[in-house]
Formats: sequence, C-alpha cells, structure tokens
Amino acid sequence: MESKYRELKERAWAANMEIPRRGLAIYTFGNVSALDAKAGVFAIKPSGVAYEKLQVDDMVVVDLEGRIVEGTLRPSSDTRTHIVLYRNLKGLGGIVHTHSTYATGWAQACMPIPIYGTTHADHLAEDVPCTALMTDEAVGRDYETETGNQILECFRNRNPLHTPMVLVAGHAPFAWGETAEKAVYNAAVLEELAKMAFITRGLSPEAARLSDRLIRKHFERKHGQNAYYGQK
Ligand SMILES: O=C(CO)[C@@H](O)[C@@H](O)COP(=O)(O)O
Repeated sequence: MESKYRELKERAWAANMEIPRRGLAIYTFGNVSALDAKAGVFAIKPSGVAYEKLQVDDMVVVDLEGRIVEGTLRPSSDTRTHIVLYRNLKGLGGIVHTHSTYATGWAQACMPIPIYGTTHADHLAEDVPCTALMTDEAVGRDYETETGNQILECFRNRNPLHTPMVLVAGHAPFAWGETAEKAVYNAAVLEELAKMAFITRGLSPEAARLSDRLIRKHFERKHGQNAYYGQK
C-alpha cells in the first residue's frame, strides 16, 4: 500500500542523495531530514545506511515526540537533535548534519568561522557560530538532545534563517533551511566558507575580518535593501 508520507520521504531521500554528490560526507557519516510541519512529522535517513544503498522506502518517519510513525529501520542517531531544532527554531523545513572536512576542522578547534571575504558575506552577515564545548555532565545525559540544546544556546539572539548553520564544538556542523534542499545548499556553502577561511588563515594568520560596512554592502546586494542584520 502506498505510504501517505511518500512525497515527504522522497524529498528527504533526494536531499540525502545530494550529500555524497556534493562531497559533504563519506560512507554513512551525516544525515538529512525533511519536515512536514502540518502533519508534525519528519522523514530522516536511517542510521548506518550507506548513501549509495539508500532507498526512498528506507526513510524513517518520526513525529516531534520522537515516536516512529512509519519505517522498519532505526532512525539516525542524531534524530533527537533534529527534534530539538524543529521544535525550537521557527521556519525550519529541513536539517542537515555532516562531517564535511573543513567545517568539522573548525568545529574540532571550537572556533567560529570569521568573515574574511565577500563570498561569506553574500550568504550570512556574521561569523559562522560555534557552540560551547559540551560538559561531561551534559554528555552523561542525552547526548543528542544536549547537542540540540547547545545549538539553541547559540541562537538565543540570532535568527536561524539569517544564519542557517552552526558548528557543534568538538563534533561537526549542522545546517538547515526552509526546505531540505535549501538545508543541503547551506551545508555545501558552509563547507566552502570553512575551506576558504582555513586557506586565508594559513596564508595570513593576521587576516582581518571584512568591515561591517562591506559586509552590509554585499549582504544587501544579494538579499535586498534593509536585509542586513549585523552591526548597525
Ligand atoms: O555525528 C555522528 C557520529 O559522530 C553521526 O551523525 C554519523 O555517524 C551518522 O550517524 P547515523 O548513521 O545518522 O546514525
């Protein structure tokens, strides 16, 4: 019998297929989910399934309480992190977690990614934030939920759709968007910004961030007048 979540599972599956295509993960690292806000469920990659073997029917449908609504495989080990973000960050339609090389390097160094150039400023008007390193006490609780809480801490005073990405200190990046497709786009942009910043810092450890005036110029050129949300 045709699943009533077929279209949602297809959207989530298609977004997951972009991860290896964009070089954002190898083997089974990472995962993408797509939300159906009206139904209060999301489809997510099953845990431990290699991308090249992943089928639409393997996608697991989970509600925002964490209950499996449809699926025979175990949902991603990061499912509870996705739940924390869907429940608390407004406007998200898709979430991506990868271990993309350069963004993971910055996350392991527990360093935000500074805006060194206009490529970065075209996409977001601030440094890519990095969470605080999780305490052993928090790790001892529910690691995946605590990872989500660490991200929420970073976004107390940020608009998640203005800055659709974050580095989880000691772990790796998460990105999101209004759709799963946009979330993957933001994950790919994040990896490119991380790589450029790494090279910039290697060429010139004293590399300076762009001025807020130049950041504003580029951000508004791409997102429209008065779209800038950084320093006034
Ligand atoms: O971040 C991690 C592990 O550190 C996970 O995202 C990654 O291994 C993918 O796990 P899943 O296959 O989604 O359970």
